[in-house]
Amino acid sequence: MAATSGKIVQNVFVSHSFQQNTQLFASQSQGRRDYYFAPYPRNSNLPSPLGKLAWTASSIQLRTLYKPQNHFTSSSASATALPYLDKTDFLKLQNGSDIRGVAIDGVEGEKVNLTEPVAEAIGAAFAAWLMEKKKADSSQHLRVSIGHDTRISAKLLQNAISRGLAGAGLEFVHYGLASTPAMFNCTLTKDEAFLCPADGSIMITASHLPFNRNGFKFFTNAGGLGKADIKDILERAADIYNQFTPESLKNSEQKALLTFKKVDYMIAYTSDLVKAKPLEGFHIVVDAGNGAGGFFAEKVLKPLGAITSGSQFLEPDGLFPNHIPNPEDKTAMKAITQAVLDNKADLGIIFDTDVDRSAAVDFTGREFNRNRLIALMAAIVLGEHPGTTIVTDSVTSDGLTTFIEKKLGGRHHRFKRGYKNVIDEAIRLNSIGEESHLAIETSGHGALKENHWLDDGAYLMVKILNKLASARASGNGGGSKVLTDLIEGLEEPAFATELRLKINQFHPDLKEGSFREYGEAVLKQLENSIDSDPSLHKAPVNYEGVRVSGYGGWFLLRLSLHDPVLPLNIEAPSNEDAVKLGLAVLEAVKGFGGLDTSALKKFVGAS
Ligand SMILES: O=P(O)(O)OC[C@H]1O[C@H](O)[C@H](O)[C@@H](O)[C@@H]1O
Repeated sequence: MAATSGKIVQNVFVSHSFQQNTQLFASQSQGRRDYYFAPYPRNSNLPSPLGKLAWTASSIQLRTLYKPQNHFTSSSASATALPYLDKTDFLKLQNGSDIRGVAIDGVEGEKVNLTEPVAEAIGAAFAAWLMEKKKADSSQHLRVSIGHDTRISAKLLQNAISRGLAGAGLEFVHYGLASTPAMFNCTLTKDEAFLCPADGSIMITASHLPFNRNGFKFFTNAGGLGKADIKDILERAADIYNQFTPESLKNSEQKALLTFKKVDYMIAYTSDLVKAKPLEGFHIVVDAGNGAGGFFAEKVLKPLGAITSGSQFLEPDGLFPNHIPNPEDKTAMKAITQAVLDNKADLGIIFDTDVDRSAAVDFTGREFNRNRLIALMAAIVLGEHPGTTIVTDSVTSDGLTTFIEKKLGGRHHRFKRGYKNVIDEAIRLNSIGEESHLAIETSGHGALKENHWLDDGAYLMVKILNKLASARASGNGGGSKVLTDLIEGLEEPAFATELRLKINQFHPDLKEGSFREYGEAVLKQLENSIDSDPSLHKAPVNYEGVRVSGYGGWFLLRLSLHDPVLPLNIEAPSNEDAVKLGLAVLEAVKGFGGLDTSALKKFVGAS
């Protein structure tokens, strides 16, 4: 085998033993990677091969991968004769609306069928097809752009297809490494600086297929070509291929050299991307409660295109003159709800002071906080990760469990209160093989696995906004009704309350003990009394405090994470049922003089 005519540049970063006497080199120079063969033994300056003998060579492949001396030199131009290929051989390259074939030898049983001459014929066939479509003649020099993915056969196929286009009288522009959507986009971009719009474009890719395959996708400003067009192109290519002569190949090679142009279109494409406004037309009001969340309106929503007028309390003010920034606070939720209704906004967003908690309000003024926020996030996350476990805090409702498990097909793991607790639990579950993607509290704290378990109220809202934008993009209406619909079927109790029963740390009953020990004793007593009440049932699985169901509802009495307080959550189908549950608790704890039960007494007496 003759030595490669390509220069072995420095910085060789990988090499594979190729055949007994040859080696495939990958080299990098000024941001470009090139692949080519060199005779073995290798140049002593080069590092040892990293791979073991991996591929076997065929003559076609050697020709195909040879780095030609000249940019457009056709390896086949000098070949004596091309093998005859009929229409069927070409049609075998059709894969729906793409062309796909084997471009590199080396995988057993997969013979190269996407050779340079075949690619050149396809280029010429696309040119003929395009001229017919655009009703153009060769004097109009239609322009075709060519991009490719990272496959090692990309450059040679690119050059071959360019020769085909040039031979047919078309102009072509190389984009180099590009993405498929960018290749469609360039047929729409109006910018001569980027030689746009292209009349047609070609993406050289075989998508996710193995390294040895490659192929072509074609676009015009009407979109990607369909199956019938691809068949047409391949049939034309077969005819063109069989009419190739050494002269015709030489001719297209020379034309290619003359018309060669190159632009970095990805610059134009990416600047278009950042101009995309996924929230354009959505009216979203933010209530930062004078905490740190004001940035969300200015720095997140506006650049994404949303209208944010009517947003309130964005200016930091540590005295919180308007309301406490807290999505669990009734006054705060009322304020954002009112802002949504007054402004006829699509959505309201509220943050706590340091933006690690959040809640939303739909266009009708319905709050997405507490269980509803969890249900909404669970619906979004389970849509992306079917069957995943949702870890929540302990005060979540029974209706939420039913919703997550029966409607969404996930698992609800009701754990302890405390955002750190739920996050750590989700991480633990993943570590023992139970997949969990969301850890979230009724407080509005929430963390996603995809976001490195960062406890981030703003990220939760971004997930919700994504849902809004993608629903509109896929034609499922605008506005926040799509969110409301996501939690349809969530059963909500008619009555829900949280009472916080204080432990008087200076009460003689506590003696020398801590308020925690005292609280534990209260809980123990409650547990014992439940056992003797046939209308009450302890939750079979419970990680915190005493959770009991009865009278169609439930209650949970537990120790606060921080304070000398026993928070009591009650949910029931009616006030009366809630009072019955409250009375059961009151009865059980009445002997504890150090526990301030006035809130509970008021609740059961006043109701
Ligand atoms: O136990 P509690 O007093 O009800 O407080 C519980 C709450 O404390 C803090 O606010 C944490 O940030 C929350 O994650 C937690 O839910």
